[in-house]
Amino acid sequence: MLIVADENIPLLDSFFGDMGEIRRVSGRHMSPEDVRDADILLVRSVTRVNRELLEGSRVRFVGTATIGTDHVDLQWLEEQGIRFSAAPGCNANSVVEYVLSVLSLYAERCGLTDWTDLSVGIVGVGNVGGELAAKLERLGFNTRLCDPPRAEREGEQGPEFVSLEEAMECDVVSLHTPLTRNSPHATFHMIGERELAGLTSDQLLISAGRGEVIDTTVLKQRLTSANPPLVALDVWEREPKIDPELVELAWLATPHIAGYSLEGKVQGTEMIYQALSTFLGLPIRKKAGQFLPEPALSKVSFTSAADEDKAVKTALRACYDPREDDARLRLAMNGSAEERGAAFDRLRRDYPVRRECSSLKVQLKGTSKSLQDSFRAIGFKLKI
Ligand SMILES: NC(=O)c1ccc[n+]([C@@H]2O[C@H](COP(=O)([O-])OP(=O)(O)OC[C@H]3O[C@@H](n4cnc5c(N)ncnc54)[C@H](O)[C@@H]3O)[C@@H](O)[C@H]2O)c1
Ligand SMILES: O=C(O)[C@H](O)[C@H](O)COP(=O)(O)O
Repeated sequence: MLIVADENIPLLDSFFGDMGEIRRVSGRHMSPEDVRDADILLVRSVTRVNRELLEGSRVRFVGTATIGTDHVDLQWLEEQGIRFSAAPGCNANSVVEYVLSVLSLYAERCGLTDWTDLSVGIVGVGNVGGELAAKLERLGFNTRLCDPPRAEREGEQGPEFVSLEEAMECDVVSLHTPLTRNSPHATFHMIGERELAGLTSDQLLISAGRGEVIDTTVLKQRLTSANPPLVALDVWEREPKIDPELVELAWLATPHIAGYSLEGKVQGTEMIYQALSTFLGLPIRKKAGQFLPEPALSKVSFTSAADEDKAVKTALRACYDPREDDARLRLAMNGSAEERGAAFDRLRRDYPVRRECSSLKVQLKGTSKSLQDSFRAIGFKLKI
């Protein structure tokens, strides 16, 4: 059996080595020739999986080690009887930690001593947005949830949902919808002229779903007009050839790495391994946890002298500080569009190992119950 896989999927040999031969190819440049004699195709978000790629091939199963599926022509695969599996939720916690870290920086920029004074509008309340809402609510933030498809489906049974307009009144608006074009609540350019005109310089817009959810031509105009909001952009239109002027205008600019914790990536591989094993009728013997190494930073300690707000932010940013990714992306925005695109992909391919908060033991000596609760809410392991 031949498995053709994006070379950037971690632990290919550990998970799939005993299932067949593995051919590693560049996900961005995968061609019909690369997959013609393959039985199984494993991809990430940078490969367009459609008729052009697969027609005439032997492929029977496609797995994407990602949450998003907008790079896959699901209807065509179904028509061809090709089984498909994604990795829903695999890196949701990684994205949530990205957002929390961005919030901590924004609160500091606003001069707030208590970051929970910020209200947060969450647009798209699925795996990522739902986990974000749960953590923020446990931390004591006020949130507004916007998810029309869920509101319609769940009615009275679901949580309280607001309109996009109401969500966009919050101090911070965080976008976590999939990219859709043809559904009743299509998200392509959902954040356009009207939505951006309503934002003010007292607000922050975070985009960590898909770049095309914001009309970034309009965003650039908004960011160069009066009273512009701040924006933290992790996802971009036309990746990898993103617009360097927009990078310049963004407060925080990162190369689509919000979901790039090691845990998130390895869980993505584990989920497509499980789906493929089930498809092939093989037992599921391997677990992501067995492949996670010791973290480089394993313990931090705070005493009763610690400032509570600062302690949480220090631990959070010890795990992940988006300013490092921001600096790397800005440095990469030189040269031609081709060179910038290659640099964007390189930043993602050579991404440093980033561990989630659950890998860090936090020792608290004589600190308050509320501080302990805050650390627990984020997902740190506590040692009291
Ligand atoms: N930046 C990154 O690294 C990164 C990592 C993971 C996922 N993502 C992106 O984030 C998206 C969301 O991930 P998820 O796991 O939460 O997906 P999900 O499918 O679990 O949740 C998406 C939610 O968005 C809602 N939604 C759909 N259309 C909407 C609309 N018009 N307005 C408001 N809500 C709408 C859906 O009802 C659903 O509840 C993914 O599809 C992927 O594109 C990005
Ligand atoms: O959809 C997802 O899971 C994320 O956007 C994911 O982090 C994308 O990463 P990529 O597949 O491009 O490496």
